[in-house]
Order: sequence, then C-alpha cells, then structure tokens
Amino acid sequence: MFVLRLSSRCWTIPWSSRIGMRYSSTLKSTHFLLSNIRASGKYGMSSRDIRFKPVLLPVRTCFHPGATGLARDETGLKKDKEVTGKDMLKTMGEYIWPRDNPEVKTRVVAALSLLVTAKVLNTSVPFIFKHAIDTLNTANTLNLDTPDAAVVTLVSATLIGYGMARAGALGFSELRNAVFARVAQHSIRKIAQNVFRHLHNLDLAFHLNRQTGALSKTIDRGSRGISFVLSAMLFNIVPTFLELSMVCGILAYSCGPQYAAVAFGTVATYTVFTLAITQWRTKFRVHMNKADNEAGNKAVDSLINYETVKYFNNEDYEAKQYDKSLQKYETASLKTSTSLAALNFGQNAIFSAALSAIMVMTAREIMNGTMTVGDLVMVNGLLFQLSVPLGFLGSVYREIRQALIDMQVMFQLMTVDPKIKNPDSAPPLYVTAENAAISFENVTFEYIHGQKILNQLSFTVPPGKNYAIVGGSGSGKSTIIRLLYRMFEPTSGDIKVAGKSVSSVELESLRKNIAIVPQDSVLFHNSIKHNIAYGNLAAPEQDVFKAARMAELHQSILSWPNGYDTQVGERGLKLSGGEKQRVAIARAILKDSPILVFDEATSSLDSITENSIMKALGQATKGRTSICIAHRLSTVVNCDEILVLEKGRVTERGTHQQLLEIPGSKYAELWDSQQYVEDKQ
Ligand SMILES: Nc1ncnc2c1ncn2[C@@H]1O[C@H](COP(=O)(O)OP(=O)(O)OP(=O)(O)O)[C@@H](O)[C@H]1O
Repeated sequence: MFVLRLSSRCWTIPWSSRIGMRYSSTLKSTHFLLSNIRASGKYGMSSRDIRFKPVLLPVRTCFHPGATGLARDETGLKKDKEVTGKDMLKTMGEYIWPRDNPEVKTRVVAALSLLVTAKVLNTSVPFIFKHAIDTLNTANTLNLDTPDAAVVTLVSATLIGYGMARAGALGFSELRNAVFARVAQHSIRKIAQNVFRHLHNLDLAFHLNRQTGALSKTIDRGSRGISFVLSAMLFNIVPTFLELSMVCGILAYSCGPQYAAVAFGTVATYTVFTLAITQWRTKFRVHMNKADNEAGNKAVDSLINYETVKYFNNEDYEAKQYDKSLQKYETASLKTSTSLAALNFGQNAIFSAALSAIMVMTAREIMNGTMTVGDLVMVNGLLFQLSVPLGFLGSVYREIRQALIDMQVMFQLMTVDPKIKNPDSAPPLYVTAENAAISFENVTFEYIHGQKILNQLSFTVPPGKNYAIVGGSGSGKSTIIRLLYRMFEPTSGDIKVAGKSVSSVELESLRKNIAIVPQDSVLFHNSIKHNIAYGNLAAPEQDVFKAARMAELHQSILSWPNGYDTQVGERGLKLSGGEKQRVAIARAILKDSPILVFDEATSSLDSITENSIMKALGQATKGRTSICIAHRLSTVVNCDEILVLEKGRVTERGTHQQLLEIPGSKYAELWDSQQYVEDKQ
C-alpha cells in the first residue's frame, strides 16, 4: 500500500487492474503528478488503493470570508460582483483558446484529434477480437486435418492488428496528454500571474484583513482548479461520452438496439448511483479536509511560535492540541474510506449485473444461431472497456465540484476592486528639494466606522525641514505615514505633497518620492545584500555598500562568514531587531527620495549605535524633507519642529526648547518622565 500526496488534489484510485494503470498514467502526463508527490504508508487504506491525499480547504471554509478575502467590511472595498458559472466558463475559454497564442490553439486542436483517434482505435479492439474468434471458430467447425494456411495467416494478422490497435489507443492517449499538458501548464501560469498582480494592486486594508497563507492557497487552488476542469473534460468526460456513443452505435448496428439500450441503461444507472453516493460521501471528505487543514494550521502556528512555546513550557499542551485535530482527521478519514468501499462495490455490482445480462442475451442468440461466439466476446469487451473510464466518475465529479468552488473563490477575488488606485490620466508627481512640502489639511480618518484616529489634523512640513511627531502609543502616528503614502484614504480633508493632493497624482510617482523606514522591518528570505538593494534594485553594488556604511551595518556584515551573501532567514528572523532596523534604514537611504520618513527607526538600537546612526541620518536627510516618529524624545531634540499628537490632533508644536518652556505641556511631562527613567538607569 502506498499513498501519493499531491499538493492540492485528492484522488482515490482503486487499484483494479487496468483502471488504476490507465488513469494513473493519464494523470502522470498532466501537471498534477508533477507537483509534490510523496510516497508514504501511514494512512490505513486498502492495500490495493492509491490515495492522493488532499490539502484542500473544505467547501464551507472556502467560502469563509476570512479565508478567501471576499467579505465586505468596514475597510470600504467595493462590493464584489457575483461570479457565475457563465463567467467562469468564459474565462476558462479564454485560457484554453487564447486569442494571442496560436500555439496553444494548435495544441488544443491536436489534443482533440488525438482523443478521437485513440477512442476509435480503442473501440475497434473488441471488434477485431471478435473477427479473430469467429475466424478460428469457423475453421474449427470445418474440422480440417491440417490448418488452412490462409486461415492461420488471417487469424494471425487479425490478432496482430488487435495488439496494434490496443497499443495505438494507449499511444494516442498518452500523446494527447503530452500535447495538452502544455495548455494546462500555460493556463496555470497565466492565471497565477494575473491573480498575483491583482493581489499586489489591492489595498493594504484588504491585506490586513486576510491571512496571507489563505490568499496564496486561493491562487494555487484556483489556478489548479482551472487546469483540472480542463483536463478532466478532455481526459475523462468528453472521451467517456464519445466512447459511450460509439459503443452504443456499434452494438445497435451489429447486435440490435436492445443491446445498445442495455449499455446505455447501465451507464445511466451507474452514473446516477455514483453521483448520489459521491454527493453523500462529500461531507465526510469535507470534514476530513477541514480536520486536515486545522491540524496543518495548528502545527504551523505552533512551530512559528517555537520560542514562545519553550518560554512557557507548553510543549505538551501544543502536542495535545495538535492531536485533537489529528483525531478528528482520523475519524473522518475512516468514514471516507468505508464509504469509498460502498461506492466501489455498488459500481462493480451494477456493471457485473449488466455484463451478465448482456452475455445471457448474446448466449441465447448464439444458441439460436443468430450470433457468433465472436459477438459474445465483442459485447463483453465493449462493455468492459466502457467501465474503465467510468470507474473514475465519482472522483472526477467530486473533484470538478471542488475545482469549480476553488475557481469561483479565485475569480471572486479577482473582482475585488481596490479603492485606492490611480485617478484617470493622473499626472506624475515631481518633487524637488525646493517644493518637497508635506501638508495635512483638516484630515480626519477612521479605520472602523465611528472610531476617529485622526480628527481634523492639520500641519505643514516645509521643504527641507525635519519634523518630528511624538505622542502616546496608539495616538495615530503611524497612521499619518500610511495616509501620506496613500495606503489608506482619509475620511475627509486633504493631504498634499509638493502642493499636489496625493489622491490626484500618479500613485507610483508619489511613492517613489517618499522613502520610509517602517516601525516593523520585515525582510525577504534572501541575502542581506538583496535586502538592502531592494531599496533600489538598479543601484550599483558600491551604492549598496555606501548605504550599509551610513546605516552602521557595513562592518558588521563584513565580519559575518558569508558577508553580504548571508541569508537573513524567513522574515529576517536570523537578524537581531537592531540589525533588521539598520537594513531598513540602509534601504531607505538607497532609495534616495526627496522625502524621508522614519517611524521609530532606531527604537531597537543601543544608545551608542543610535547616536552614530542619528548622525548618519542627519547627513542623509540634509536638504530633504523628513518626518521622524519617535517615542524616545532624545532622538528628536534637534528637529526643526516637534508636533505632539493627542486624540488625533496636534495639541502642541514647537522646537524642543519652545515646548519645554510651555508651562505644564504634555511634551515637558513626557520629557521629564523619560529623563527620570534615564537618570535612574
Ligand atoms: N488596520 C487597522 N484597523 C483597525 N484599527 C487600526 C488598524 N491599524 C491601527 N489601528 C488602530 O489605530 C490606532 C492608531 O494606530 P497607529 O499605529 O497609528 O498608532 P501609533 O501612534 O503609531 O502607535 P505606536 O506608537 O504604538 O506605534 C491604534 O489604536 C490602533 O489599534
């Protein structure tokens, strides 16, 4: 027994003679087997089964807003359009028949031609066999002492033809798979790329409300869903219908309409039974997938929090929580396999009954002399061949349903409209050292309706000046930066850069002119050099080193064994907080924008490093407009002006000295409390 794990599809294939062989070879040539197959023996299935274990979101969770990003919320994204089956078919049509890609079209036509050829050859196999048997039978009846050379030649030729037809049918099927694989791969790539771009275009509000992991699963499942539906249509549904019509035609022509009626009736009964049982079984599979997801999420969450688990000695608790999900999975998995056995048995019983019935009919005709033994063999062969693709009807039906759901989720995601986008024919923003002013004019903003974070906030930072914003935690300092960068739109009021409203200029040019050192510096899972160079991917190496030097990072990097090629780990986890912050500073310096924003840029640094970086930043910000957000007031004493933020408004403003001189000022209070703490240290 072995289990095949695919990243996102789930198949349970009975290892019943040719069925398993044929279908697994069909799948092999599609993309599904290309991805992530692992052999394992841990799930208790029948020793004659191959299971393709799913990593799927259950149907219900697929529609869960949090998982899919489809919910309307207070972030103000536009209402989604309902994606209908027609929309999905249209989109699929565009991928399978792309206007600008004749190669894909040619492949589709070639795959269809190969499909028809393979089916014609396949249906002719029992026909040829019948002729061989009849010829032998006739020769036998003649009771000749020595075999007739002509008969021997004819029978041999027919049997060789039989073998060739069989091999040809399989060969053409494989060729069809190979030809179509490119179409499937092409559509997966295209759709995944389109969705990825779309996700980057969506607002920050959208991303803050969604789990990144769920989004990436949506792309993966959706694009594979498209490919699956295309492949299932071409490899299973269309060929089965084609074969059914050919078999019914042959039976009606050579044996009589009653034979065609039995074949058709069998397929109809088989189909109804399979779909009904599959429908019933789906809930077990949904539970199984849900439990599997839950277990996966628990494991990931627990491992991500590895350090926290250790700090609080909670390994046992974590293992028990994980085991709870595994238990659910085990129960659901058992139900899935038991119900599969019922399905397999029922399918087999229907076909066996039909085979017996049709053979009894033929045997009677043989005894009446109206049919030959060859006819019996042919009828048996035709019906048996038909059972092969039908063996997968249940799983194909279930998979198509799941694929359609996955596709709908993905297409729905594509209909989410970003609220923040370029206004029509927006002009680019030109910012120079002379005009780089920033002004907030009566800006009000709320993340959640009714909860004002900024309330009629107004201030102006003149070109070339260095302003600081200070205030209690949660007073809205970082929000000001988000609004300036146009990650969010103010509820009312206007924000201007270089005299132009940020909502009226080209978004890309606005963002190009502002370099930010964010509060949380998250790094890419790449080398430290790449992470610094990310500030300007076109910058020469020397500039990257220069920026690192200014951020007090160069010497530290050189002392590491791999220097600038040191990998920083996922999200920069291999670096200390201070090192990450310095990477972020170096990046911002490298971006070389006329406006610089530092959001708690030195909060994780020791005082000595902070002082030397502050000097470097003083150099970097010379002649540029900058905003510095800081809790530690000692870092902003030299700013041209300090704004004290309280309840969404600027309540005090002035230089460090001026603010200290205001009797009972909030700033003086903060300063005194920080001095007291520092003195105590
Ligand atoms: N996406 C969001 N949705 C809802 N509320 C939010 C969101 N982001 C921030 N807030 C809330 O807005 C308020 C202001 O947050 P902001 O990050 O601007 O504060 P801050 O002054 O920078 O705080 P700190 O000094 O602690 O960094 C906080 O109360 C915060 O909880």
